[in-house]
Amino acid sequence: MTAPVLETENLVKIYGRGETRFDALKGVNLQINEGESVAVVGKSGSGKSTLMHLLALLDAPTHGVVALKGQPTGDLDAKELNELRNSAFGFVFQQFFLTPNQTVLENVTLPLKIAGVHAAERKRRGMEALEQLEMADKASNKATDLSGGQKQRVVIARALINNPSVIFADEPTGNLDTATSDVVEDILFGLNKEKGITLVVVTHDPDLASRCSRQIYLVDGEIDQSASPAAATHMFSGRSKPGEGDNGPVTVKEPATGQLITLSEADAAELAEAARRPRRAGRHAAPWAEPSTTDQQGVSE
Ligand SMILES: Nc1ncnc2c1ncn2[C@@H]1O[C@H](COP(=O)(O)OP(=O)(O)OP(=O)(O)O)[C@@H](O)[C@H]1O
Repeated sequence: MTAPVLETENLVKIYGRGETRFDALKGVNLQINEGESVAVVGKSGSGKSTLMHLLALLDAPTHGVVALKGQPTGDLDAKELNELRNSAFGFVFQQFFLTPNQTVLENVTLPLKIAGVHAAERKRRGMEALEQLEMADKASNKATDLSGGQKQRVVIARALINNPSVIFADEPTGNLDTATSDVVEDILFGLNKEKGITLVVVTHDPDLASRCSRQIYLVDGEIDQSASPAAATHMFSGRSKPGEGDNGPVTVKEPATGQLITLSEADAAELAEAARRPRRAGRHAAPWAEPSTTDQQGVSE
């Protein structure tokens, strides 16, 4: 049985008040199962980043519930939220959020430092993560002395260091050229497939969205149900719907036509795999990002 790793109930986010009030999320109910890869898509301003920030416990909802592995998070204090985020989540953002004057290894091991892991263990696990991303030879480099693709691999190594249940990726390839985007996507989807890490990806890139096993379409702060297949579990129940589950039918968007079709889980996986190749004409090419000058690290603050 596939268990929900993240669930929301009637999630509402209101920014401002009075005349400046803006209802960014208007009652979002969703479940994301362990091992899924979910794309959050929609027009600019539809609420994608707001939803991701709430799911990642980086911001609190105005109303509603976010539950992680069945546990509602609303009553947790700031310290508990920090610890939970640091241990359960990894973050891969377009802007990298690497600390420029620290080494690659120091950047990668920051979540362990926050968690109070001692230096020798940090180094061991940091080198292990860098080896997975084929970046071990750059461990002593300053984070600024890397190409865009290398920076994003360092960011992924940092996201992996605590063996997260979920990686949140906000436009993870937005600053990369097409070839490098493909490499970074392959790494992320490889982690999803091989380690079962759940992926939640916010993107404007239809090709990246189509590589995910499910797409959630947001329109003006609400899920467009007709275009967003539901997860195969009931809210907070941990049980599969009748006829669904590990081997049951799943509804997916057919990449070529955009039509929703219902397939066996195996066929849906095959379709998702087929959608990956041949690779995609028309993706925008972006220049390498300039080295970040921020000392934000995007991990637990
Ligand atoms: N801190 C804030 N204060 C007021 N309004 C906000 C705030 N953050 C977001 N909003 C508004 O909420 C709406 C949703 O914003 P959000 O960033 O979630 O959209 P998005 O779908 O991620 O957009 P984009 O694709 O352009 O990044 C927008 O209209 C935005 O202006």
